[in-house]
Amino acid sequence: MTSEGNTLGPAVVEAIDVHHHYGEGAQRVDVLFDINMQVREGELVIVTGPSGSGKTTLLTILGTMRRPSEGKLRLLGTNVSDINNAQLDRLRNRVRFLFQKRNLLSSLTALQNVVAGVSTTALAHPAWDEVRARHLLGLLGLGDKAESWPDELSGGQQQRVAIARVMIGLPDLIIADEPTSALDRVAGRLVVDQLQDLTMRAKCAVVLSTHDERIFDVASRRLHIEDGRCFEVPIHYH
Ligand SMILES: Nc1ncnc2c1ncn2[C@@H]1O[C@H](COP(=O)(O)OP(=O)(O)OP(=O)(O)O)[C@@H](O)[C@H]1O
Repeated sequence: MTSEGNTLGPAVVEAIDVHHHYGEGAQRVDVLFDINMQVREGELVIVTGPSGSGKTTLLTILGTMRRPSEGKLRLLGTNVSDINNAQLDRLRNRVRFLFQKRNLLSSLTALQNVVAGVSTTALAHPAWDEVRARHLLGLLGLGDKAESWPDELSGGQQQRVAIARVMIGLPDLIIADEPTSALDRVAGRLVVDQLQDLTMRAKCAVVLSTHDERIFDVASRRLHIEDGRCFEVPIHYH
């Protein structure tokens, strides 16, 4: 895949000749064929496609939650199939996930949820982590919700807490699977604007699946999956 401009950094994640199927024998379902793609530092790539086309499957492979049936995944320059589990855990620590909902632990306050996102390889500085978590909640308009429990927050507020939790981990790659689908237009917009801001300021890469055309404008590129094949399509700004 081509990438626009010369200002983008190195590839954060690359899929090379990836093929994926579920099940075996008569139960086998082939979902992805010959996927070759890369996402670079500073890019926000949107993945679209009909329901059941394989978006979540691709995202879980890119995030190393699932091994592809065939082909290679390179994350931060490392071929994932060449490393042991301890090395893979360290690499996974550079990736954060954002799902449609249920991103928060219900037994932790908003603040505690954000602190839980601190990288596990970072040195422990609990007081400093809390200061950073409060700062991020403030940036996201939730400064007065730090002590709230998740079920006291709206869906949009919960998703913003989840973004703060992603941000505090300073990830290199964010995998967001339909992060706005449970939100109204305004709340959804806030979430994708924050993700776009993160790619530009923190130079991370974001891969985001969505059915929502209204948020396509935040993308650097759009990949579409149809019949198991992935191709790049131009973005039409509204
Ligand atoms: N664990 C699994 N075992 C067997 N089949 C699966 C499994 N997970 C997904 N599938 C099948 O793989 C195909 C792709 O599923 P996937 O969830 O990746 O699609 P999607 O594009 O994310 O769909 P949606 O937009 O509805 O979320 C579907 O046919 C689905 O039924």
